[in-house]
Parts: sequence; C-alpha cells; structure tokens
Amino acid sequence: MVAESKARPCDFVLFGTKGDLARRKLLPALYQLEKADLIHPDTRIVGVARYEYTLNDYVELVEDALDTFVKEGIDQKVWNRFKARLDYCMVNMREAEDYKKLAAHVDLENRVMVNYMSTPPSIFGDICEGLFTAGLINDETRVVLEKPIGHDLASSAVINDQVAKYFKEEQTYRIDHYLGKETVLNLLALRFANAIFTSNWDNKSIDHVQITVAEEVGIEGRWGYFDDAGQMRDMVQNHLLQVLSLVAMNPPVSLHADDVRHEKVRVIKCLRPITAENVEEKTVRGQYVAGQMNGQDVPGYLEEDGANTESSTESFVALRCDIDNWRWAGVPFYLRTGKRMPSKLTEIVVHFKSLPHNIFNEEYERVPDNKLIIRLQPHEGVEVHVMNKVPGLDESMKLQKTKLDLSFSETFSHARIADAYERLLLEALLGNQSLFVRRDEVEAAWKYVDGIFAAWDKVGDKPQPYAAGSWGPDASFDLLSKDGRQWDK
Ligand SMILES: NC(=O)C1=CN([C@@H]2O[C@H](COP(=O)(O)OP(=O)(O)OC[C@H]3O[C@@H](n4cnc5c(N)ncnc54)[C@H](OP(=O)(O)O)[C@@H]3O)[C@@H](O)[C@H]2O)C=CC1
Ligand SMILES: O=C1O[C@H](COP(=O)(O)O)[C@@H](O)[C@H](O)[C@H]1O
Repeated sequence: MVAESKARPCDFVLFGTKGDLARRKLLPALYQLEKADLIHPDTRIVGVARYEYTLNDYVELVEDALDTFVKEGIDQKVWNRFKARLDYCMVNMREAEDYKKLAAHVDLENRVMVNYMSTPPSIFGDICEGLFTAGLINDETRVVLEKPIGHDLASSAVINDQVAKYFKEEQTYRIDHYLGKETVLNLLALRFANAIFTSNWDNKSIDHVQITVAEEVGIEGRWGYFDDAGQMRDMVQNHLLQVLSLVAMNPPVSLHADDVRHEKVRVIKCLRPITAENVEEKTVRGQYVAGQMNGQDVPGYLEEDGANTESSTESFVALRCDIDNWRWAGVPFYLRTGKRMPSKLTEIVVHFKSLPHNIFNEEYERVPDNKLIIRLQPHEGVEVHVMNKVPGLDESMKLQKTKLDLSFSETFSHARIADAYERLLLEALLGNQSLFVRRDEVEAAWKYVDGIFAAWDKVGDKPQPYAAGSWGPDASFDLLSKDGRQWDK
C-alpha cells in the first residue's frame, strides 16, 4: 500500500494498555515491529491505564504480556531496545482534566501522537475530549479506533460524531483487523495482478461465492461483551462485509486509501436490503448448545461463565447476500460465521459457472465446475480446482478433478506471515489509511445489518440450536440447497 507520509517518529499512546487486546495482540505486534526494525528510532510507546504504576511496574506488565503471547519467546536484545521506548501515564479516562498529565509524556513538536483506543467505544468520546482539553491535538495527531464502532447505525453515528468533533477523517483510523491479514491483502494481488481472474470476475463467469469464517473458540471469557453484540455485530458487520467488499469491488483507480475505500463502500451500498418478507429465506442464526470439540465435552452458550439463561443472542449467522449492480446481478454471496465450529477455517470459495455442454464421457452428467479457493487461515494459500485427463492410452478421455494448490508456507518458506495487527500498527505509525475503514463504510455496513435485525424482530426470529463442534443449524445447509447449491465444507 502507498504510505501517505514518510515515516516519522511517533508517540504511540495505548489507552487500555492493561486490557485483553493490548496484552494479547497490540504489545506483541509492537514487539514484532521492533524485532523487524520497522519502528522509527525516536518513537515512544506510552501505556495509559487507571492504575498507579511506576514505570518499572509497567515494564513488568509488558514483559509478562510478551512472555505469554510471543510464541517464539522474547529475544533479549530486541526486548532491551523495546523497553527503552516504554513510558506509562495513569489517566482516569472519564476525567478530561486528568489528560493534562499526558502532556509531560509526549512531544507534539517533534513526534506525531498516535492515540490507540483499546477501550470500550463508550469512552472514545471522553478520550478525544480529554486530549483536546489538554491541548494535545494538532493537525497531525491520529486516533485509532477499535471495532465494533457502536451497536447500530445510530449509536455508531454518535461515536463517530464525538470523535469527529476533534479529529478530521484523515486523522481517524478505524481498525478492522481482517484488513491487515496477509491473505486478505493478497486478494488485491490475486484479483488485480492476474488477467485470468480479472477478466472472469463477474456474473458471466461466476455462479456464486461463499465466504466462511468458522471459529473453534467459544466466548473466551467475553460473555458480557459478546452477549450484547452477537456474531452479527461482532463479525458480520465488520470482518465479513469487509472481505465481501474486497472480493466484489471494481478495480480501484490506485491503491491510495480513498481509491480503495471508495470502491469498497460502493459494494456495501449495493447490497440488497433483507426485509421481513424474505429474512427467513435469506438468513439463518444459531446458538450453540453443549457438544464435543476434539473429543472433549464443551458447554453450550447458555452454560458459559457469566451467562444469562434467557439470552437469545446468536453465535452463528448464515446469509445470502445479493449485490445489485451490473457486475454481480444474479450471483449470490453466501456468508457464514460461527463460534464453536469443528475447526478454525476462514476461506472464500468462488464457484465458476457450469459449462453449457459435456463433450466427454458420461462419467459426469455435467463436467464439475471450476472453483477458486482462497484460504485466509489457517494453511494460508490459494487452490484452483480444475478438470484434467487421467493419463493413459484408453480412448475414453477419462476426466479427474484435480487442484493447483499454492501453499504460502511452502512457496514463501523464507517469509514469516505477520499477524494482522503488526501490519495495521505499522500503517498507523506511517500514516497510511488504506487498510482502515472510512466512516461511510462503517455506516453503510450498519445500515445493512440494522435492516436484518429489524426484519428478525418483525418476524419474531430466534436463533436455532446447533451442537458445539458442528457446522451450525441444519437450516444453514437448506439456505444453499434450496438454491441447488451446497457449502464447500
Ligand atoms: N479482545 C479482543 O480480542 C478484541 C477486542 N476488540 C475491541 O478492543 C477494545 C478493547 O477490548 P478488550 O481489550 O477486549 O477489553 P478489556 O476490557 O480487556 O480492556 C479495555 C481496557 O480499557 C480500560 N478502561 C475501560 N474504561 C476505562 C476508564 N474509564 N478509565 C481507564 N481505563 C478504562 C480497562 O481498564 P480496567 O482494566 O481497569 O478495567 C481495560 O484495561 C474494545 O473496543 C473491543 O471491542 C476488538 C477485537 C477483538
Ligand atoms: O474481532 C474479532 O475477531 C475474532 C476472530 O479473529 P481471527 O483473526 O481469529 O479470525 C473473534 O473471535 C472475536 O470474537 C471478534 O471480536
């Protein structure tokens, strides 16, 4: 992607530094950037929380997070460099006056202040106001917002307005970590650097597209958060619609942030609204009950720690999305995501159209369709399913389904696949917004999702049970079979 500004030294201020995301993902990602020598030598990292820590306490907290979450272990030399950048400031994030303390920890004259809000979105506005009160916002100051922004279109507009009071859109970086995944970025290369795909990427060649984001994990101690959100708000509104928009968008004029975002938002705006009249035909939602994962008994959603036995929050969603534009008219995009599925699997399957006529033997009534499978995680790679002649002297031209399989770990064996947050933190430090979501994208996605919730409410839809360790409710299979199709897995 194209960096909008040259690398400059930054004050990277991590609000919520003691939280789960900061410990599990953000601090390890910063450490990896240090290891790869990608952080400007004068950049500082300032942790912010509401605890009275000494700098030493904070350094220990960071070391503990890295010990726990950096898989390959900490390299002492890298750690020594990294820890020299650390600083800590105690702030009560709801108290605007308290932010004045931060002034002593940053240098607006010589460094760009990048404020990462790894906190509940309900305090994003307070943080912006606090930064303003303390005189810490200039034209270069950036703010990085975690997802999901809001609970629906109205609440997301409130949060975006609170932020926009102090920060321009060019200063606002909305995170969707799927946009930082190496394989999601590879979609751009696959689509726009390969004529074989570019010229076949529409309703003349493609029958339908499947996007699956299956998770093995359950609620992982986040029941309070998750029950309020559900899989639709936690995954579909952001990650799945972002992936869909990258698969379906028209070629952007360039890789500059707004050129890419302009094309993505056009796709989301073309999604045909799902209404009470067709919501039962086009959507399925589920909630897991007790089952087995890898031979172990696991509890149902309502038996998880902290659960409320009345909850009708969905942990699984499947949708048929239709994109009303010239390129995709008549090509359904089937989306599916759920917790407690049999395995972690994130992939896009592009099913090409059937051939009009079979000139080969009768082994197949119809020659099986070609498929392009883009494996986002795990086993990152790309497969193309094609038909081949079985070698041999017989006259029958026997065909066999075969696959061209490009595995990233084998083909690029020298390259380490970076975690999505490494890429996104680097881009935020460099000042490149391409991989961040613009306000109109977030709002268009909420509009679509809000319509589905309204339709579910109107028809009184409730999640259907599925056993933990299964691929979701039976209705998810019916969603495709009634269109004469089936899920790839
Ligand atoms: N965890 C994850 O995997 C993901 C999280 N996110 C998003 O990232 C953000 C952070 O999530 P997560 O780390 O899980 O949440 P946590 O609750 O673990 O962390 C949030 C942090 O914010 C701090 N905080 C909250 N209110 C205040 C306040 N008034 N003053 C000072 N500190 C405050 C909390 O402090 P204290 O410790 O004192 O309570 C806590 O350390 C959320 O927006 C979430 O939606 C997005 C994707 C994945
Ligand atoms: O944002 C989130 O994403 C994770 C899944 O991310 P992945 O990179 O492991 O695919 C999900 O488990 C979590 O609930 C959600 O908030």
